[in-house]
Amino acid sequence: MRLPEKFENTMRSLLGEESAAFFATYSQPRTSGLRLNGLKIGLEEYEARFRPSGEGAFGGLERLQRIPWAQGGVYTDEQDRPGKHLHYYLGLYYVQEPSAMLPAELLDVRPGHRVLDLCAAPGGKSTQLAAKLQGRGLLVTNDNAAERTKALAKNVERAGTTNALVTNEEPAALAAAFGGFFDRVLVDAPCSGEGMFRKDEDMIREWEKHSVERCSLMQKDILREAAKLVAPGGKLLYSTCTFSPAENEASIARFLSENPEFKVVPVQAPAEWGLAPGRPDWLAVEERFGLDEERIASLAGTVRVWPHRARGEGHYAALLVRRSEGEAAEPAAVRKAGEEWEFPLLIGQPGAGKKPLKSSPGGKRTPGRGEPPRGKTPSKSASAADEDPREKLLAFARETLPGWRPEGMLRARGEQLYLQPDALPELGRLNWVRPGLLLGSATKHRFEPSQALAMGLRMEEASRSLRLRSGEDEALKYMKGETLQPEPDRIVGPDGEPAAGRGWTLVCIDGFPAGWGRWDGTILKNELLPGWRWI
Ligand SMILES: C[S@@+](CC[C@H](N)C(=O)[O-])C[C@H]1O[C@@H](n2cnc3c(N)ncnc32)[C@H](O)[C@@H]1O
Repeated sequence: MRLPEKFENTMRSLLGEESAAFFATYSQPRTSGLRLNGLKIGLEEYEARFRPSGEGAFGGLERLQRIPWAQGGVYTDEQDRPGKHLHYYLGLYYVQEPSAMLPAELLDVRPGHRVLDLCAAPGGKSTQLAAKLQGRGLLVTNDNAAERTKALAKNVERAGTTNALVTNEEPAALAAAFGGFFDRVLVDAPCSGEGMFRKDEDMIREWEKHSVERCSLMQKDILREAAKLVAPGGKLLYSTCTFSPAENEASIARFLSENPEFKVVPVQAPAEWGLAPGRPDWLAVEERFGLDEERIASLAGTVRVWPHRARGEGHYAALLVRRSEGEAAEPAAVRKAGEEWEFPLLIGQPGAGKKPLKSSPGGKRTPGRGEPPRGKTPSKSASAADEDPREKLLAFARETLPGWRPEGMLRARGEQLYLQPDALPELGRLNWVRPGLLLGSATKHRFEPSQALAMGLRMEEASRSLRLRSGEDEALKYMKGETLQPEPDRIVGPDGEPAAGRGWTLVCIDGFPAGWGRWDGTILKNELLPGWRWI
């Protein structure tokens, strides 16, 4: 591999004697890995279920090597092709470079947190954060590149995330809308990508285009806005996949000088992980931004992943906390989750003039939180019910998803219905890619469930499911978009016994939802959208 001369010279002067070991890694294979999706399955369960039959996506336990810093993370080999396996399409894991799993682990996300992933596409770290949340709290996942948010939304949906909103915004717009709302903010910044040369040689050409100086200016702008989004007492994790001190320690030094209410939280990691401390001693005088010695020294509490010291590509991570004293704990106008499951319906985008759909006369008690949605309001006229997208969803849910227990607010955008996590502030206009979990479309005559809804369900929640195994031809046929003709007794209910009725049926493979089909008693029409098929 031919490295840029300027890069080589810089690294040689920074690393001194260590540079020989560093450069030697460029003639060694790159590291690769995957991370089991904790929203669906853990590593132990995956191994126990799929290793004996040889149906798993990667080598068996005898050569299984865990990525020490990542829950559910394992190293993969060249011969493993996990991105081609059906389990990848089912969202059971995400294929991710091992070092890239570190930032989300360090951010200390717990269920119920409000989390923002500011530079998120294609969504590797967002799916990891979603797994940490376990469906509780809120994940706002954003990227300013519109094209890249398509993959982001799809990856978040494939992972079965039910509490995420996807935006396509500049950080300043989010800061204006949310203010200091988030308990956790991840800034996985655009960078010169020096740490990825071994993974992707295109990065070398990119490096010449996106200079270190240009990236460092972008990081400055992003971090300035990110600071405003962190709630008092909240944490911010900044990461890059580059080695240059100008994009790492210097970016954080500037951030600390502009935001005295933040400080570095030293990363505590076992020695065997092979992480190395940040290098404040590599900063030029002008890169210290006038910080006192103590603040400069605190940069040693940030971490570097060096490929000659740890088993991963190059990375940098800095964990920061915002002081909590003397500031409001809550942003203004936060809508609290109610005691009751009200299934309120809002029309339009969040913040775009919320207009609750007229409630029906008759004052029927709404089902309690956790209860399934109920029947139509008797006094509602047929035409009003026809127009009410919520009624169409409820009719679908009663028939198809009797075990479904959604939480949140319902939001209509055109024909599309979204489920939005409760805890949202009143927002200004934002460019939403997904203002919540896309449940489906309420068309003129009925409700059509989305792929995202299917991916976030559990098999037992559906009144009808077709349960296939990944080794079966039928499973591949389904994933390729073909019509199936299963034996009628293979269409089963939540208890696994043959199910009555026809219509929307959840197709599951190895116990995990793959998508929808429509069962007419003989044929299962395949409703898997082309973009979700196995190729
Ligand atoms: C390193 S990548 C993110 C990778 C992602 N976190 C993951 O784990 O899959 C950096 C991302 O930042 C985005 N980006 C660049 N400038 C941005 C900005 N001003 N605001 C938000 N995102 C930005 C890029 O489009 C790119 O997708």
